[in-house]
Amino acid sequence: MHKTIYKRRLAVLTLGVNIDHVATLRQARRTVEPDPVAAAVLAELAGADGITVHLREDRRHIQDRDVRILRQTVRTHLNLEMAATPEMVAIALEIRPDYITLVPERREEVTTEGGLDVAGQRDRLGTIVATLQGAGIPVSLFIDPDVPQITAAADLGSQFIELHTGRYAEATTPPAQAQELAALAAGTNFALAQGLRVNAGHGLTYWNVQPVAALGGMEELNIGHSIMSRAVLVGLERAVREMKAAMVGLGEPRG
Ligand SMILES: CC(=O)[C@@H](O)[C@H](O)COP(=O)(O)O
Ligand SMILES: NCC(=O)COP(=O)(O)O
Repeated sequence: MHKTIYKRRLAVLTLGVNIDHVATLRQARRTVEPDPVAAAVLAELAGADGITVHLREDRRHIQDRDVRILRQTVRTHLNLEMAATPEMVAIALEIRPDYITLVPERREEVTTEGGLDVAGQRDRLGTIVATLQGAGIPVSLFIDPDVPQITAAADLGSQFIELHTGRYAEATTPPAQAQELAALAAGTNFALAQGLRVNAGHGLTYWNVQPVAALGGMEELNIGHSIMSRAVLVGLERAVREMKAAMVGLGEPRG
């Protein structure tokens, strides 16, 4: 059953757990364990409000098989991150996740390096947004908190944006971090004024998440690498619970 969870505004900031790097460990041996499908079950039992997976063109971690099974087993909501390509649009239309997030992708990147350039490819992305939302699949655009990008996302009619928190996460001094946090706050407020719904993610950790979570106006934080890094040491259920606590400023994050 495809939940239409995104037809209602959520009052509480939710956590989307990105399970990509469970699959990274499995793909290290090209074997069958650990299974991201099992990880999603445990993450949801621990309080995850959604499951996020990035089906990369190079299939370096999440596989098509994972997404197909997750569509049947995820009980919260399934967010499929994907490049804006015909292959991925066809997969999204077939599998029908609860929503999709269009992200930039380069084969040689270690991880996502920046936000999608929506302003520079309005026609191409507009067609994809119309196709997917026309099929009943809400679209989120993964963009930097920049006014031209937010404006372009609103112009294309995307229901959501996901603000890229990488510049904030990579800031190395308190003034730089404060500046990037202010940009996220301004971007959120501007996006809401355009009628967009706002998520955020990338590079968020137990130590930097709370100021972002406290901004207000956002609906969901998508967090993966930091949760999986802790999970390999203390277990996934505890890692998810501790991230939920960290988002509301509870509990002492333990490295
Ligand atoms: C878009 C984003 O920031 C992440 O959700 C993305 O999944 C990063 O790619 P990897 O998971 O391959 O690091
Ligand atoms: N879109 C961000 C995401 O899903 C997880 O990013 P990260 O926490 O793995 O950096």
